[in-house]
Amino acid sequence: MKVIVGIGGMTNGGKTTLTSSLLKSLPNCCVIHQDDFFKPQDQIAVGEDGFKQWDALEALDMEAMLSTVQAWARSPRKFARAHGVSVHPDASDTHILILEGFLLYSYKPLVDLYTLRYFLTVPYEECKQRRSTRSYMVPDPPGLFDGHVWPMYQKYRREMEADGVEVVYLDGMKSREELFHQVLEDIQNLLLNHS
Ligand SMILES: Nc1ncnc2c1ncn2[C@@H]1O[C@H](COP(=O)(O)OP(=O)(O)OP(=O)(O)O)[C@@H](O)[C@H]1O
Ligand SMILES: NC(=O)c1ccc[n+]([C@@H]2O[C@H](CO)[C@@H](O)[C@H]2O)c1
Ligand SMILES: [Mg+2]
Repeated sequence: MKVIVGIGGMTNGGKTTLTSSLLKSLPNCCVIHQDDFFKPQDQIAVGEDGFKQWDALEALDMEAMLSTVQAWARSPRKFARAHGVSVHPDASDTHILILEGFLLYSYKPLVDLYTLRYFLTVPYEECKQRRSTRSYMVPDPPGLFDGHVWPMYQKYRREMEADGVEVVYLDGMKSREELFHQVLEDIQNLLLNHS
């Protein structure tokens, strides 16, 4: 069976951390990181807020991300091989794809493709604190978090909820281990129920 798991949610919720633990423990598991689909800096518009609009869906080449997902779906075995993932002989009918990123559920052509949709959140103060310790390819200019990142997070989350997208919320304040075991168990149960 083919399973697509979304590890979505707010910036610095812990998506990449959780994803890398899952990848190590699941058989035939590939990953696609949404952050790999950011457009080049000169194609990012400056908004009315005065900031480059990095946290808008338009900052991402979502068509390219969708094509990558479709390539996996057409031939997960070939995709795994091309990405250096060895196919486990005992689980060769099981193929898992993790999509990881901050706007996974806001692009309509992808939203129905997920088998499981997770959404990591942490409180505003924690998010701002974690973000202040990070260095992105393009460093955050002063005021970006309150002026752009947080308002855009709220906007997309409101839209997702208004659209009735069903997600499983994960409390990003839990320990890395607890989050990992919770999601791993869900996926393992899903695989068992289909075997
Ligand atoms: N469960 C956790 N508890 C405490 N800190 C965590 C937890 N998970 C991740 N972190 C820390 O929080 C920060 C953000 O984690 P991570 O890079 O996984 O988040 P992200 O959601 O992928 O963020 P980004 O928006 O940059 O993609 C890192 O410093 C990481 O070590
Ligand atoms: N990866 C990048 O090119 C990049 C550039 C500028 C900002 N970001 C930030 O990444 C986060 C998602 O992981 C978003 O909140 C962007 O602000 C990424
Ligand atoms: Mg990340």
